[in-house]
Amino acid sequence: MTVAAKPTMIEFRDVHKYYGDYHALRGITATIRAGEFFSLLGPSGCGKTTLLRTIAGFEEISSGAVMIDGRNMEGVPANKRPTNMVFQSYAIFPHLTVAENVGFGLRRARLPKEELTRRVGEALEMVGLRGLGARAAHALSGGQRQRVALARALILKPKVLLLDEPLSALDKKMREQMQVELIKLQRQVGITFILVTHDQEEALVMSDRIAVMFEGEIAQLADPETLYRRPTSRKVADFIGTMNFLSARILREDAQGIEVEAQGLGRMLLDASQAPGAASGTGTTAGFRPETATILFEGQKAEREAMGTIDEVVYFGDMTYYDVRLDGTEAPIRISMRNVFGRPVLDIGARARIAWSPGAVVLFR
Ligand SMILES: Nc1ncnc2c1ncn2[C@@H]1O[C@H](COP(=O)(O)OP(=O)(O)OP(=O)(O)O)[C@@H](O)[C@H]1O
Repeated sequence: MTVAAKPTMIEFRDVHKYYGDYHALRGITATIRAGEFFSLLGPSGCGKTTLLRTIAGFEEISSGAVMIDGRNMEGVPANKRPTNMVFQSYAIFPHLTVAENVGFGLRRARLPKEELTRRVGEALEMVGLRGLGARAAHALSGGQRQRVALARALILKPKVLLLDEPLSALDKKMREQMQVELIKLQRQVGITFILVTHDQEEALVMSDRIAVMFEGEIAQLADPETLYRRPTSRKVADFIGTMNFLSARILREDAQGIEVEAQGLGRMLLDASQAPGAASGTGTTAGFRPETATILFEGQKAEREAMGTIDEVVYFGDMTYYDVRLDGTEAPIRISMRNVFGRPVLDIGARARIAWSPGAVVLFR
């Protein structure tokens, strides 16, 4: 079943949260589907952790409703909710063994010893820690500890697993490895995962859908590709990756599309899907991602070309970023190029011919 066809697991109905005078959640309305890997993404202080905690029952809301699996959670304490949380600082008990840590949440269930052993074994297997049950928890690496915390949450078979920046304490390599493992694990167990992160790359890699939050509101909720290709505002476009912005003017708008003139690029015809945001404020801006344009080398030709001067060159090994000041514009735009062996190197100050594509342009108005 595709995620779109799945039933609703979480529903926020106009959720507001005040801390004293501070309005931390400003009317959140959204649904999260069963079995979905969903991320709350946004800068520090935008309210993503607060929203996650309203699902867990650690935070009372000021107005609105949080529904889980069709039930209004008002007055339902955290320990009676079908959710479990994995924290940023993986709170495992260093003086217990791995198996004791994992079985900790089941201690109240008073299961027969064999069943407990079996369930702990299953949970350890799931997170790739088979055979490590007898190990002292303090003797584990950061990555292994995070797995213990996951196993401890999964053993309770929650309907929803809440993950608050679970990978932020790990180094880059380990984090990337755990990202892939978490995706696999989520597919395997089929539980709804809700991840809080401020790392846009992490959200793009892991999620079925992402809610981008700013200042207590959801700015856009969409799948990763839509967020990246069709951001509805400059703010979202800028938060998810890099986007070049050029001031633009709408010349004509009708059934054929939107005819736009952008500084440095010239005229183009866009279709309505390329202006996904609502009209707001004054002025219009055309945006495109650095990888959707290229620098043309001698002999190369393109349907759409623009001229500029190289302002800066930043070498990244597999890629080089060229900052190019297009003729007739003030601020440079960025173009990223894969470094293919044998390609000539362009220096600062050199004139450059740019190929760009109207299909990659997004309009913000
Ligand atoms: N208990 C509290 N009392 C008062 N203000 C709070 C409380 N908890 C959070 N806030 C404020 O509410 C806002 C949202 O906090 P929240 O922790 O949800 O942000 P966040 O997006 O998760 O940020 P971070 O990534 O830094 O954790 C912040 O401005 C924060 O200072």
